[in-house]
Amino acid sequence: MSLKVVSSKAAASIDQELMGPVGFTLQQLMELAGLSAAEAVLKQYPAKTPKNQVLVISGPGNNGGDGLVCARHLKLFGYEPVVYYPKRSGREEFYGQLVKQLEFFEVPVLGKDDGNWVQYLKHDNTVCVIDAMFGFSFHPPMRAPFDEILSELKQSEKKVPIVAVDVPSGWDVDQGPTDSSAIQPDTLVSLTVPKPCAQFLNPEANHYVGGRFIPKHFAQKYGFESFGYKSGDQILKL
Ligand SMILES: NC(=O)C1=CN([C@@H]2O[C@H](COP(=O)(O)OP(=O)(O)OC[C@H]3O[C@@H](n4cnc5c(N)ncnc54)[C@H](O)[C@@H]3O)[C@@H](O)[C@H]2O)[C@@H](O)CC1
Ligand SMILES: [K+]
Repeated sequence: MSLKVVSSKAAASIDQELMGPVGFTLQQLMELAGLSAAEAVLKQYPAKTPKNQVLVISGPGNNGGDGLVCARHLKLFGYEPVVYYPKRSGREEFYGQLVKQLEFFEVPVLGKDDGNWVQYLKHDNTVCVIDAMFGFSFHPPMRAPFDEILSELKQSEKKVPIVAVDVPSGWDVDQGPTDSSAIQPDTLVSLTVPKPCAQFLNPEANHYVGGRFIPKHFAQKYGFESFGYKSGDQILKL
């Protein structure tokens, strides 16, 4: 069966319509997106004490926000998340609140000067790393400091599985990986509907759809059928 996908342009229109005329707030959608990513981790990489650490790398936009929310849910699910957030969003009021919530949950949030973040890729206790750097608004080429972060992830991807939120960071949203230095996620959690780059995922990789927040008629308007989520699940393995 062929994969249902929408282009980066259509994904941005869906986003604008949901948060415009439909009346959702970004906070609502991001909460469900982050919860979906955490649920995929729970399914795919169950925590087994002491192996329960997850490194979450958050970028400067909304994909990064999904990562911040995901970390909070992971903590509630019994993991020990650590967030690396090297470039904060300009929307400090909103993102500052997400960081404050993480502090409340005693989740460490490392900033750009914390060169130590790499150690979490090397810990035996690390179950996986969440790539919440860039989503559907990314345009190559990658700028600093994310180029170096991706090169670290690439070096460790065989040892520490990468869970990409919505789009594997560095990939062209519509064309997929641009060269052999691109990361290869072990798991992709596509939000709302996969983007075309998902077709280039390694066939052995796990692919989930999450972000269960649209009715059937809205999906059809954008040219795809709703996904068959089971019961109250926030994710569906494709
Ligand atoms: N409707 C949806 O499906 C929802 C989507 N959400 C998330 O929002 C994401 C899209 O968020 P945004 O539009 O904020 O965009 P992104 O988070 O994809 O990235 C935007 C940021 O990346 C920077 N950037 C772009 N290209 C770069 C490059 N080459 N090098 C370095 N930095 C670069 C931009 O300056 C901007 O700060 C989705 O992929 C998804 O993860 C959810 O948060 C909420 C609901
Ligand atoms: K990502």
